[in-house]
This record gives sequence, C-alpha cells and structure tokens, in this order.
Amino acid sequence: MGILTKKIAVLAGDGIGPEVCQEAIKVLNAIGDRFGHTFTFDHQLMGACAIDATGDPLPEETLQACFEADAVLLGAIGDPKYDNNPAAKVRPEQGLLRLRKSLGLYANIRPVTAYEMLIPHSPLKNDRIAGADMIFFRELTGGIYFGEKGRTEDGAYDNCTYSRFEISRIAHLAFKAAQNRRGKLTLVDKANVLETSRLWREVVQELSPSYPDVKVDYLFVDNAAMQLILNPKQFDVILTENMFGDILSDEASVIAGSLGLLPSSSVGDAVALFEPIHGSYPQAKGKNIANPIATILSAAMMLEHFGLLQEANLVRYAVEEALDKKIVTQDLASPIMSYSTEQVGTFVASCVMGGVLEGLHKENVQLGMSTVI
Ligand SMILES: NC(=O)C1=CN([C@@H]2O[C@H](COP(=O)(O)OP(=O)(O)OC[C@H]3O[C@@H](n4cnc5c(N)ncnc54)[C@H](O)[C@@H]3O)[C@@H](O)[C@H]2O)C=CC1
Ligand SMILES: CC(C)CC(=O)C(=O)O
Ligand SMILES: [Mg+2]
Repeated sequence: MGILTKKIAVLAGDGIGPEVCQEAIKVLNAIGDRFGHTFTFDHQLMGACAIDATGDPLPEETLQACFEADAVLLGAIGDPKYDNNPAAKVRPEQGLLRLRKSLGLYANIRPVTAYEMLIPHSPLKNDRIAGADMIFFRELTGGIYFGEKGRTEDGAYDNCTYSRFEISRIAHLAFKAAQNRRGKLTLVDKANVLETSRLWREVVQELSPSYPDVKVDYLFVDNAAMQLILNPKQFDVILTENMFGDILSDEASVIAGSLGLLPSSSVGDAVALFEPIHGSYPQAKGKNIANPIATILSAAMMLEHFGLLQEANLVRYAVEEALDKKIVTQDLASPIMSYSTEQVGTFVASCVMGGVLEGLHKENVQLGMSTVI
C-alpha cells in the first residue's frame, strides 16, 4: 500500500467523546508522520451538542460531511438532561440511529480479547478468561431500535421487525469472518419466544451448508449472557440482532478489563464508521480520566479498513506497550497509580512515532487479530 490521503469526518459528540477522539486523532497523526500519509479531519456536530446548536441531533451538514469522507470517527453521544427526561421528543440517540440508517451501516463489528497483562486485575476468575478471543457481529440498522414506537392511552410499544435480507447480509459477513478465524459461529437469539428470532435461526440454517467449514451453534440470549462469563473461551464469532448485541458486548467488556477498551467498526453500503462501544460517560466529562484506548483501537480498525495493515498493527502494538508499562487510566489502575486520558494518548502516539522502538514487525500482536472482512 502506497502513501495515502484520507479525509475523516469526526463526530466527537458529547461527554467524553471529544476527549477520547482527540487522543485517537493524535495517534492517527503520528501514523501519518511516520509513514507519510495525510489524514485530514472534518469536525462536525452530532448528539446533544448538535441539538444545542441547531435543534437537530444530526444536522444535514453533518450527514453530508460523512458521505463525502473516506471514513467516520465517532466519539459518543448522550447527555443526562435527556436520559433523565423521558418526555423529551428530540434526543441525542435519535441522531446516532439516523446516522447508522442513513449510511446503511448494517454490521457493527466488536472484537473482544482478554489482554494478557490485564488478566490478573480482572474481577473474573483468571483461568476462565485467559485466552478468550471473540468477535461480535451485531446487526445495526434493524430490530426493536428501529421499529415503530409510540404511546397508547395507558402504555407504550416498540415493534421489532427483521426481513430475510437484513439477516442474511450480516450472516454472510459473520460466516466469512468465522472462516478466517477458528471456524465457529454462534447465533444468539430468543427463538423459543420471538418470531423474529425464529426467522434468524431459519436464515442461518439455510446459509450454513454454503459454509461447510464453519460449525454453527445456537444459544438463547439469556443462556448466552451467562455463558459469556462462565466460559468465554467457547466463543469465536457471535452473530446476533441489534439489541442483544448491544447488551452482550458491554457485558463482554468485563472480559477485556474495561468498557473503555473495546473498539468497533460499522460497515455497510457507504462509508464505514469507527467508534468505541461505550457511551458518553457524562460523569467523567472534562476530567481527563476517560480511557481513550477503545477509540484509539477504533482508529486502528479504520487504518485496517484503508488497507494499512502494518500501520494498524503498529497502533495495536503501541497500545499493548501502554498496557504492559501500566500507562493506563483509572478504570485499569488505582487513581494514584493512573494516568490521564491525554497522557495515555500521548504515550501511545510516541510509541507509534518510535515504531515502538523499531520493533515494527512484531508478530502476533495480541490486539492485532485481523478484523477485515
Ligand atoms: N454509541 C454511543 O454514543 C452511546 C451512547 N450512550 C449514551 O451515553 C450516555 C451514558 O450512558 P451509560 O449507560 O452511562 O454508558 P457509558 O458507556 O457512557 O458508561 C457506562 C460506564 O462505563 C464506564 N466507561 C465508559 N466509557 C469509559 C471510558 N472511556 N473509560 C473508562 N470507563 C468508561 C464508566 O464506568 C461508566 O460509568 C447515555 O446518554 C447513553 O444514551 C450509551 C452507549 C453508546
Ligand atoms: C445509544 C444507543 C443507540 C447505542 C448503543 O448503546 C450502542 O451502539 O452501543
Ligand atoms: Mg451500547
């Protein structure tokens, strides 16, 4: 891959979003300096900050900037003034959902790894999580988050619908990912109760013979929530619908060590988007304490998406170095032994600049498993 010029739309959003995005941009600039690539950043409003400025959580200008970009980097959106006001008609999250739908981002890919150096600090039994390494394929533009919703005289409803097409297009991606990994796909659903889940099972069963090298198993979501903690090593690729994937991947972050560690990519019809799996963590806003690693690793997924594999692995290697040397925020260390958001980002960027002391081609970077599909 030669020298690239890429335009990145940055939707930093609310809460800690701007702080973690700033550190990911620092790291992308370090990659640019080291390898000669040019990354330009087009900052746009989305979420509560966009409502404050324009009345709309996803202004037209923001959406247009995303369509014109080579990739989108998203921080997080959300603000307690909406979380605590169920009557609010305009909400930050509507912007995020509309963005996902408008960009056709139907597959949200969330890798989860138990990092060796963090295992001793885990609240989970160390031998249960050592070696755990899975990847979620979460459907992102259908299901209950997008169904018709409303109030009745004395109640409320949220409809959940899925089409065969919506299920099969992400199922194909998940099967292909399983072929490039350990050859196992687990469909998580609630097919004992939900008609949509029975359709998911039917479609996956129909596709399965086309992927004879992939072993498929099926788990009900309640059991899956328990199995994730009991025996996470059984999972390779987890395919699931929108809401189940949202919930289970936050749960799985405990295996990694913190919600502040898990990155994601969202892919589909148009431009791809990269964001940490966490939200706007409003309690930490402006305190310089949030973990920027999830966003930095999302930037690594973006580099991989651009075909810059060596660059992506260098970022992951630099993150490993930070974890190894305990240059970590307070979610991973006691407050007196911890570093700030900015210090962690600066350390990772400096490791990138130094080619992590020129060990550029280190094999088997633990965080470096390919997520390209
Ligand atoms: N993609 C997005 O933009 C998302 C937005 N949200 C929104 O975020 C707001 C807050 O929601 P919560 O349920 O509190 O979820 P959250 O993910 O913001 O935070 C939950 C907890 O996870 C930990 N955490 C999250 N990010 C962290 C980081 N970078 N470093 C260290 N610890 C971290 C903190 O202990 C925090 O209290 C809400 O308005 C919600 O709607 C929630 C999830 C995703
Ligand atoms: C705020 C939600 C719409 C999104 C969410 O929780 C997520 O994508 O993880
Ligand atoms: Mg979530």
